[in-house]
Parts: sequence; C-alpha cells; structure tokens
Amino acid sequence: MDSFTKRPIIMMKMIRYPPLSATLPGQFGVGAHSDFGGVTVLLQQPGREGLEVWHDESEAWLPVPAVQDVLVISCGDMIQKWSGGVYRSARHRVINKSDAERFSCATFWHGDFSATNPLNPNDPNKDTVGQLLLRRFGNQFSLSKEVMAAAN
Ligand SMILES: O=C(O)CCC(=O)C(=O)O
Ligand SMILES: [Fe+2]
Repeated sequence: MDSFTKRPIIMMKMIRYPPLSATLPGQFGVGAHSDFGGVTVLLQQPGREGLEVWHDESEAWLPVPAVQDVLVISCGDMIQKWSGGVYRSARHRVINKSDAERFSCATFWHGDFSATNPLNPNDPNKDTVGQLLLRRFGNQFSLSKEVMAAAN
C-alpha cells in the first residue's frame, strides 16, 4: 500500500455549470460516466443540486444532495478493476437544476505513478497507475512518442 500512497498523482478540477436557462433542452452539465481512476473526492456547492447516481437495482437516477461541508467520496474504474468488482465505480451525471450557476470541485486521487494493484499484490496484471492514466488520457496532452510508448 505504501508504494501507492507516497507520491500520489492528484488532479483537481474546478467546474462551473451555467444556469439552466443558458443550456439547451436535454443538454447535460456532465454526461453519464464513471470516473476513471482511484478515489474521487467531490465538493458540491451547497444547495445547488444536480449530481445524480445510477442505481442498478431500481434502474433509476438518484439525486445526491448538495449539503454544506459534506464531501462525496466515490471510487473509479481502476479501483473497481483492482478489487475484482467488490468496490464499484458508480455511473453518474450532472444536470444543473437551478437557474443560477453551479460550482463544484472534484479531486481525483490516483495513487503513485509506478504503483500496481495495491489491493492485491498477487494480481497477475502488473499495469501501473501511470500506464493506465497515459492510455486513457495521454492523447489529451502533448507527450513525446517515448512517453506514450512506455504506457503500452
Ligand atoms: O460536478 C459534479 O458534481 C460532478 C463532476 C464529475 O462527475 C466529474 O468531474 O467527474
Ligand atoms: Fe465524475
């Protein structure tokens, strides 16, 4: 676990959603997705509802209340894979329901670049956090061919 938490890659995203009146019918703030990586820590603006999580059993989108001083903690696809599905990465989306801007701050905590599955050292899959991140997001950055080759 140490090799996962010494120098973790952490990405923070500040998000502004325009008011409902400024969006097109059917337009989402963020379309349905599951987060890619490790642990996500989300701070929502109090009272600005909008985040919804898909609940398989009832086949419905459930609202996640935006409450003062409450963080929403969830896990991403990497953790789902590493845990063999014991921890699941929830599918979620955002529709700003109020006629005011909505702000949120999402922090994606991915673990150390060279860490492999921290939940199962015997996992035959030795993909590192860095490789998985580069494979998923590498094309969004101007990285050299050598760096990209290291991801594969
Ligand atoms: O703004 C939110 O409440 C959630 C944002 C989100 O799901 C994301 O950035 O991955
Ligand atoms: Fe998300």
